Amino acid sequence: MKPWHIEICDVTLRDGEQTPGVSFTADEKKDIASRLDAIGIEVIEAGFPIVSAHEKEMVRNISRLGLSAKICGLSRACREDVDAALDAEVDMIGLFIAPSDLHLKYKHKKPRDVVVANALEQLDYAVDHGLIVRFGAEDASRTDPDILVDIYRQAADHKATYVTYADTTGCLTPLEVATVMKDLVPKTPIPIAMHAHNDLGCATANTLIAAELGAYQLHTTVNGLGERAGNARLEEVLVSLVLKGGITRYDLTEIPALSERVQQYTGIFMPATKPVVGANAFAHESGIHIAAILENPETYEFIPPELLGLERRFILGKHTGKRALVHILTSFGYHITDEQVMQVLELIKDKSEDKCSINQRVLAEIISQVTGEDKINGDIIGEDSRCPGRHVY
Ligand SMILES: CC(=O)SCCNC(=O)CCNC(=O)[C@H](O)C(C)(C)COP(=O)(O)OP(=O)(O)OC[C@H]1O[C@@H](n2cnc3c(N)ncnc32)[C@H](O)[C@@H]1OP(=O)(O)O
Ligand SMILES: O=C(O)CCC(=O)C(=O)O
Repeated sequence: MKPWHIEICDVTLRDGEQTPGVSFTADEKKDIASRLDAIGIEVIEAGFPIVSAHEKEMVRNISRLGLSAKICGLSRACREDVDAALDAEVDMIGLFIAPSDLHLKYKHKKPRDVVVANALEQLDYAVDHGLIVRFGAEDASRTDPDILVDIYRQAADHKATYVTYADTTGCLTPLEVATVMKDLVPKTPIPIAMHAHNDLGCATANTLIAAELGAYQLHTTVNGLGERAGNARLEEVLVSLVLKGGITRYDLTEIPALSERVQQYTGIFMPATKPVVGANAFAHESGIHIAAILENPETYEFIPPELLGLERRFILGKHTGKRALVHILTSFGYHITDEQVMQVLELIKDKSEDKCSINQRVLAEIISQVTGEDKINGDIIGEDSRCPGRHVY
């Protein structure tokens, strides 16, 4: 398969920071940028320099880190915003306008041609000052595609390097994205960036379908941070690019620590069932699953945990089966009779149904009750650091 032709622009430090209540310190921004760079992310949107003097300085600090990634700053179509981005020493800017009728009427409060003409002037200014420009259409998903093509072509004529298709309100489904990308990609002379929001829970899917249909720059955030329901999730997009898009250049083993750091920095913690970085993403309790996984993990795992530098974990509980239990007991050096296994299993199920977590102490007590032995061998069982109160095997 030919690998998809894409790059990632991660916007955690800009749209991700627009998550209500979130603000990164300079050190946190630097840490996140460095970790994104270690993954191999091509473009890091480090912030929106006009927001404050401190924000501009933090973006400049990242520009000066000497990372391999290009550093981008967001900019309205205003001279002062472009100047702030220049002061922040970025490589590129995302210069945006909102060409939908709704935004023209209630936000820009000017006719489309006036807004576009002004934005093209700022584009010329930015290009003349050596910036790579991504010319963005905010609310593109509610803008007539013919109007978008016209604006994108003008931007290309004025030496923009990319144009952005932003589903600002997250109103699209994957089929709608497919329809619009099939229309826009062949008519647009420069690469399209896809910026998807997650209001319908479709941001990752919309980003992937756009990529498959020719969008080049994919916008993501770590843990899906971002305005309202957030943006397309970096971790989900990257795993999909590897497993579906044939792309091998990203180091996915950096993702768990990055996700963890961002959870600490933001106070926004991932649910256990969150794909890729949730505590359950590589955990199994069901007996039928573990019995098959012990033969071949592919039976019940599409994503190999090793891809993320992680290990699969087994949980003991109501859904444990005999083969899983024997596997766990054997790994501790226990060799008990079939009858004893069945007794241990029954007690595990009873306790679990009483909502008791089957931790090391509980398991040792059960085994001791059944076998008369008074302690479990070794110290292999540990508390699940990603799911306090639960024990993994
Ligand atoms: C879809 C997105 O995510 S867009 C990015 C959203 N991010 C942010 O808003 C970042 C945080 N924002 C801020 O710190 C502030 O809003 C600032 C510094 C950007 C601007 O602050 P202020 O000058 O106080 O303006 P305020 O926020 O009240 O209003 C926004 C102004 O930007 C204008 N504007 C919005 N988008 C654009 C654009 N693409 N090009 C030009 N002007 C724009 C609005 O029309 C409005 O203009 P007005 O002041 O003449 O009415
Ligand atoms: O144009 C861009 O690069 C960003 C747009 C954006 O953040 C949005 O529309 O949600």
